Amino acid sequence: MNVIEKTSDTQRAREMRAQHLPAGHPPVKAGRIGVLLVNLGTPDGTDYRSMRRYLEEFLTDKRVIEWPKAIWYPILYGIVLNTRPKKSGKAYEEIWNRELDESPLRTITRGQSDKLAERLGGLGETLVFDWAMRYGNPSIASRIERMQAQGCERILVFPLYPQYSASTTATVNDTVFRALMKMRWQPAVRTVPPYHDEPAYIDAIARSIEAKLGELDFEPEIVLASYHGIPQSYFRNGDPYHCHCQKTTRLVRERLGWPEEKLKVTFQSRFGPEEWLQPYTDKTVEELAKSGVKRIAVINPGFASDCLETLEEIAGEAGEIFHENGGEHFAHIPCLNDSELGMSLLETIVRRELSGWV
Ligand SMILES: C=CC1=C(C)c2cc3[nH]c(cc4nc(cc5[nH]c(cc1n2)c(C)c5CCC(=O)O)C(CCC(=O)O)=C4C)c(C)c3C=C
Ligand SMILES: [Fe+2]
Ligand SMILES: [Fe+2]
Repeated sequence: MNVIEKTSDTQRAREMRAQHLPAGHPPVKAGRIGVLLVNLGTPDGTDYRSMRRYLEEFLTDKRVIEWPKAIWYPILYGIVLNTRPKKSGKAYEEIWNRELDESPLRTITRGQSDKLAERLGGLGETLVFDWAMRYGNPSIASRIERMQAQGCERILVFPLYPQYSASTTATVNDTVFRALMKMRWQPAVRTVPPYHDEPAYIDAIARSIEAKLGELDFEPEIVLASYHGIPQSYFRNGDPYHCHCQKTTRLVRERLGWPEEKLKVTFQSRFGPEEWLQPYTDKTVEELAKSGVKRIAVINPGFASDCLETLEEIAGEAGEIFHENGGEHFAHIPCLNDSELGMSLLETIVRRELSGWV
C-alpha cells in the first residue's frame, strides 16, 4: 500500500480543525482517492491446506463454474478438492518466489502497484495505491475497507484483465460491490473497463514481441498469442471474451505488419470435461512441431502478470511438448508485468480513468 501525501500532516490537522467537529464527534477522514489494482488470485503457500483453501474459494465462484451446485459440488468436494491441491501445489513449487515466499503473481502485482504510486506522485491530490486478489490474500474487501478507513471517498478499481470475461472482470466487480454492501459510508466507485483494443496496450504488446524477437538467436516461423480459455458454453451465452481476444490479436498483427498466419490465436488452461474455446494451445504446439515447424514463440497477451498459467504451462509444459514432437527452438515472451512498457500502459489507463476526479 502506498499513500502519496501531497498534503503534509500539519496541513491535514488544520483541515480537520477547519471542519469544526463538535466534541464527541467521531473523527472524519476524507478527501482521498484510492486506486486498487485487482488480480486473479494466489494461494498463501504450496502446501495441501493452502492450495485447498485457495481452490475452494476459486472453484465455488458461480462466475467461474456456472454448473448448478447440485451437480458441481459433489464433484468439487468429492474429487477435485481431494486431488487438485496436491497436483497444483507441485506446479506452484516450480515457479514459487522462494525469497519472498509467495507466488510470482503476488510479487508482480505488488510491484505494479508500487511503481504506479511512484509514477503518479505528481498528480495534485492525495492518492492511495493498493492491490488485492480476487481469490486468496489480500482480499478485495479488506483493501476496500482499509482505503475507506484512510479517507478514500472515491476508489478506482482496476481489474487487471485486458479482455472482459464474466469469469474474471465481472467477478472482481461483484466482489467490490459486495464489500460496499456492508459499509455505512460507501466510497464512490469507478471500475476500469476492458482494454483489449486500447492503442497503448496494443503498442506495448507489439513492442514486447519486437524486443523479445530481437534478443533471440532464431527467427520464429509462427508466434502464438495464447489466451486463457473459457468453456464454449460461456461464449455461446454471450461472453465477449472470445471477440476481445480476436480483436487484440488482429490489432497487434496489424501494428506489427505481419500476415495472418504469422500470429495465431490459441486458448490454454482447459479445466473439466466441457469443450473450451479452440484451437487449444497444447494441441496446436504439438501439431505445429509434428508438421515440421521448428521455431516458435508464444506470448500471453491476456495476462497482465506472469503466473502459473504462463510460467509453468507455457514456458515450461508447452516448450516441452514442442521439443518432444520435433520442434527445435521455443521461446516464451514474458507478460508486460512491471516493466517500463507495462507500467507506461497502466499509467496511461489510470490517468485516463481518474479524469474528473483529480
Ligand atoms: C472453469 C474454470 C476456469 C475458468 C472459466 C477460468 C477463466 C480464467 N482464468 C484466468 C486467469 C487465470 N487462471 C488461473 C488459474 C486457474 N484457472 C482455473 C480455472 C478457470 N479459469 C484454475 C482451476 C486455476 C488454478 C490453477 C490450477 O490449479 O491449475 C491463473 C493463475 C493464478 C496464479 O496464481 O498463478 C490466472 C492468471 C482468465 C484470464 C480467465 C478467463 C478469461
Ligand atoms: Fe483460470
Ligand atoms: Fe467472436
